[in-house]
Amino acid sequence: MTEDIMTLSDVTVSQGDQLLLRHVSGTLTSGTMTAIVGENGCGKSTLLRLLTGTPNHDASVSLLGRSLQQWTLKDIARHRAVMQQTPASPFAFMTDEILLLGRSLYHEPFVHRLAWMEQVAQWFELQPLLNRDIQRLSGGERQRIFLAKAVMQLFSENQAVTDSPDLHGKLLLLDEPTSALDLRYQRLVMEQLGYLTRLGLCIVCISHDINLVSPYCQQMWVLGEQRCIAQGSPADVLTLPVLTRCYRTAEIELIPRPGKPPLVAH
Ligand SMILES: Nc1ncnc2c1ncn2[C@@H]1O[C@H](COP(=O)(O)OP(=O)(O)OP(=O)(O)O)[C@@H](O)[C@H]1O
Repeated sequence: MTEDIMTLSDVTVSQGDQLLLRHVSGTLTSGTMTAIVGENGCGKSTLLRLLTGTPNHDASVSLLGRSLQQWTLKDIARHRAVMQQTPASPFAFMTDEILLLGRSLYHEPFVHRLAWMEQVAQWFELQPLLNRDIQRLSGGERQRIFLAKAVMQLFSENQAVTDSPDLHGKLLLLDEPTSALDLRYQRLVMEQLGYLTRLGLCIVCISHDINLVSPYCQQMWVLGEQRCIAQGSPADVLTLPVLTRCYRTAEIELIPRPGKPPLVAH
């Protein structure tokens, strides 16, 4: 069963007198991953921030059929989780404490939280990172912990702990979640995110690594010129006219891959 999780209707974003994004529309549905790509400074993080509902509840964005203006932040947080670009902790928290912060919204027994932590740690192979000082982890290790913290937030209160929880009606917003990861963990994270979409989760993932994300996403939104210049399946969007316009270079080549969207080379 596919349901609309978030809808954008002609979204325009300005900062002071600078226009950052104009006329972006689209729908994000359950059980899908949407990749947002585009050159530096084209407005990807700006768009993601708008989807979080935190800067100013925007009337042109609706969550589960209701304008964000009609939601409280606490209720929004029960349906969507966010991982910002280069997350960091200003305090010397232990990794377990960071992960359990993902459950701080909910009233539930502590053992229940621990059980979710074990489940999420297993999905993202975090066991060797548990009970460690977050400030003493490498950049990639830290990135995996903060991704897992965001996932921890998505399970409903008192939902039974299982390796296949129902994630319909939930939204995960990710700003470059694999930027610090090595080849093995890039693949592991994308595989697990793909698994979570099959459980019903709706994911939005900003990435500069088109070749990594394109096999896992059902939709791709290409930003450029302060607007969305293409939206569709990776196969539809990854064309030379779209990519040369987006990245303002003709030095791009598309290499066919059997059973996958084409490889983008430059
Ligand atoms: N607080 C702000 N005030 C004014 N301009 C801003 C502000 N935040 C971002 N911008 C500008 O908005 C534009 C879009 O920024 P944004 O961070 O959304 O880009 P991005 O596509 O995520 O870039 P990158 O790929 O480099 O992360 C940039 O030109 C940036 O300089």
